[in-house]
Amino acid sequence: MGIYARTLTVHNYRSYELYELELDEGVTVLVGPNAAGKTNLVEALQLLTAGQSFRRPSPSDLVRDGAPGTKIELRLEGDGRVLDMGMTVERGRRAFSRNGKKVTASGVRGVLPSVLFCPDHLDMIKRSASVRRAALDDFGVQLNESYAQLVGAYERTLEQRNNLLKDRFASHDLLGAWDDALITAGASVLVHRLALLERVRERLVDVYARIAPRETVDVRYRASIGDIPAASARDRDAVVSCFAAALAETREDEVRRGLTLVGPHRDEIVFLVDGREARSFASQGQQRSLVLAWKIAEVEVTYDILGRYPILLLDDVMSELDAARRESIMRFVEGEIQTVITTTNLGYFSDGILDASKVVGIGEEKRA
Ligand SMILES: Nc1ncnc2c1ncn2[C@@H]1O[C@H](COP(=O)(O)OP(=O)(O)OP(=O)(O)O)[C@@H](O)[C@H]1O
Repeated sequence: MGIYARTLTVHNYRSYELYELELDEGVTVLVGPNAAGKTNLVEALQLLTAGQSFRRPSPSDLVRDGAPGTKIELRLEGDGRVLDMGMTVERGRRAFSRNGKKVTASGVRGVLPSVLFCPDHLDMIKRSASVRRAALDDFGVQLNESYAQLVGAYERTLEQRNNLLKDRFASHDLLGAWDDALITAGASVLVHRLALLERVRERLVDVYARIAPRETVDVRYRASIGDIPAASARDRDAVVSCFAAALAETREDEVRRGLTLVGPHRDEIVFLVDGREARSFASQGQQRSLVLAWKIAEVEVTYDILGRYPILLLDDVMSELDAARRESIMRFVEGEIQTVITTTNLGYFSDGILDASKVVGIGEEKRA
């Protein structure tokens, strides 16, 4: 089954003084009342698999109130190997380790990739484009370290160029050099994003058809530098020329507004249900189906690219889904995908699922 998460241990982490969680190779259900600490455990699993948390906490947020620091560890097993991923926060600084050796976040990221689905993701469709871009980029970063480097390089270049544009006393002659840097970094991000989105799109269309057979779904990338013909999407030189032309056209506007107005940071990812933009037309149920299908597509694309499944982290999503959708997600995880699901209510699960899962009560000691 490849690598899977075996044991999570947390010390002075969020609501926990010391806790050890043994995970099943298949499905582990964490059940407990509100504020029991279920999401805290999911977050620890995400930190030690994706190298970041969906809550985007500051390091000190992770430290249990009143404690000097925190330490979380995840033992991975499989393929005849044992790997220990760790993270500490001491004096407000976060540090990662792999088999006891200090590494950066990229040293733990993607060793066992993870796909997280939580209630916040249900408004991925409605909220601003930055949420959709981040969803795609966060996924790309886990699959490929160079994706992270490209996005990081683009963001740094963008920040410097914006600083120059904002500075009323700076000579804008310097902009030319930043234009070149922005185009180089931005074109690389675009080519990678478009390739990844195309892979997710293919899976998404297929998965959505299984969830809602009478509807069709699609996703398009709307680049702020103008339309990139599908045939040129993988052609970096073609993207570079589009970007250069768009920057030249917006130059005056950019100088006036003190802001870079075109590039991957301004692009839109548009979801369509039955040919109409989901953001304005999709019902709540359709939006949920879309996000669910997107997450499942991420799981499948991970397998296509890396040849192994990620761990699937489903935080409190059952209560947000109707019975049919709950069933479709459970049918999907019944296979060989290691899954951790949190819930306040075991009633959302069929007896068959519960029999095949490891059920762990969280926060029971507090209730006793
Ligand atoms: N740094 C910290 N120190 C102490 N307690 C913390 C810290 N960070 C979070 N908590 C506590 O953890 C609890 C929340 O835990 P969590 O979000 O995991 O709950 P949950 O079981 O997922 O609940 P729900 O079912 O409501 O989503 C809160 O009571 C919060 O105050």
